[in-house]
Amino acid sequence: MSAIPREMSLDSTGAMLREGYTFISTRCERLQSDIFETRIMLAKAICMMGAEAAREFYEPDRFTRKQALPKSALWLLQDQGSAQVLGGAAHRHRKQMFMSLMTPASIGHLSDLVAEEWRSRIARWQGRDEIVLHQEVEDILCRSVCRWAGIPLTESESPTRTREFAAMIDGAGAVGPRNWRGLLLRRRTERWARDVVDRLRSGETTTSDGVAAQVVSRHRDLDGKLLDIPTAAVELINVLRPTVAVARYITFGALALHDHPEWRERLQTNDDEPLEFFVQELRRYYPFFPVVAGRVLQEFDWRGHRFGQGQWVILDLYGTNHDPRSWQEPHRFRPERFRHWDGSPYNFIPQGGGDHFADHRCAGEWIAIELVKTAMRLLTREMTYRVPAQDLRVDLSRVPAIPNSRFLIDHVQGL
Ligand code: HEM
Repeated sequence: MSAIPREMSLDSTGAMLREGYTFISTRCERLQSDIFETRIMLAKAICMMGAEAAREFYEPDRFTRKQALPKSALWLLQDQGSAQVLGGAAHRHRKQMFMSLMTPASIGHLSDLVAEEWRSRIARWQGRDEIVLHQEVEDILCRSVCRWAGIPLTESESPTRTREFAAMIDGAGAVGPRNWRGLLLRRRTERWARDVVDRLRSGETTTSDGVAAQVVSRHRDLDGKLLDIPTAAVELINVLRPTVAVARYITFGALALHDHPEWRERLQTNDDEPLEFFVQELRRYYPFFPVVAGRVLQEFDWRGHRFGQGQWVILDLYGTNHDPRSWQEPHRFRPERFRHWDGSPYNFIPQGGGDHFADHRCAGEWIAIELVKTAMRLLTREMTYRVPAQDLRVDLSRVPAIPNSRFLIDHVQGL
């Protein structure tokens, strides 16, 4: 067995926080290796990147996500008790619950609700001086996904729920006040979601068949028992919160349209092929989830290195999506590259890799793709707007990243 190249510093936590999305890939380049060992929060960690590393990482049942993330991040993301921290048959069974919501008809319905909500806002935006697109889109997605899930929000509770989901998303990659705010607001969402499940189970409220709130509150684990109420609430939040998070890709989409106006013209036609390429390139190019982490369940060897049981491994998603071995000129935004993409589940992994059903790959990837497409159609085909002077820089040390100004628009006109 050969030794894994080692990062020289005693502990890399500070560097990781300072460098954010590029922390792993810069070191891999410097060490001329897809893998290196370091210490993060004083614990030994193996960092990896690239399609081959992703293939190892997504070998079914090789890793667990248990104790792989700092608790402060886990609580704001999938949380304890969720599908993500399950393994083997229990994971696949719970994952099926999420995947049953991902039929084309169901995703199409969510898209229609988003488009309807968005169109109703265009009229309101027309009369306003300046709109913060990112905040508006978060609110549109929050209202739409709650309606789709069978829990329509009243006018007065919708801003509260949006604020809570947004704080969880924004706080997940942070240390300190941004994270604490997310944790504080999450407590309120949890109380609300538990109440939703409780009322559905008691028959106090009803929904139509097959909607997310009903599916989650009626789901039984492999032992035949209903999920306990806190776990059902966590899983309901795991449908709603990440759908609101799609706003980040939509905001990056608006930025890409601004920076590459030739693509606005291409997307204005009714041909959906350029739209497909544009949305995939958005998810490849812009930073969102930097990494995923796991702990080795069963010892294995890769490239002459031994991975012992319990070993902490961090896979670089952003770096893999920008790996020059898979992507020519990876730091250029070139949607047409997707015409020749080989479709590998390991070289393009903005929402994780492997198989949606058998592995931990994101359950909501098809929702994300469809909603970003819907939003790009709306931005290019159903409205015009001006992009005033603002700070559009994207700081790669801030996780999750977002244009500094959150993308301001004005002079909105419906078409
Ligand atoms: C906004 C865009 C999104 C991004 C960037 C994203 C990213 C991710 C990532 C990186 C993972 C972890 C993969 C792993 O552990 O290997 C994940 C898991 C997951 N995501 Fe997403 N996600 C998004 C949207 C969604 C949506 C819309 C939903 C549901 C409606 C969703 C539900 C889930 C669930 C349930 C898991 C756990 C899957 C499992 O452990 O098997 N996500 N997501």
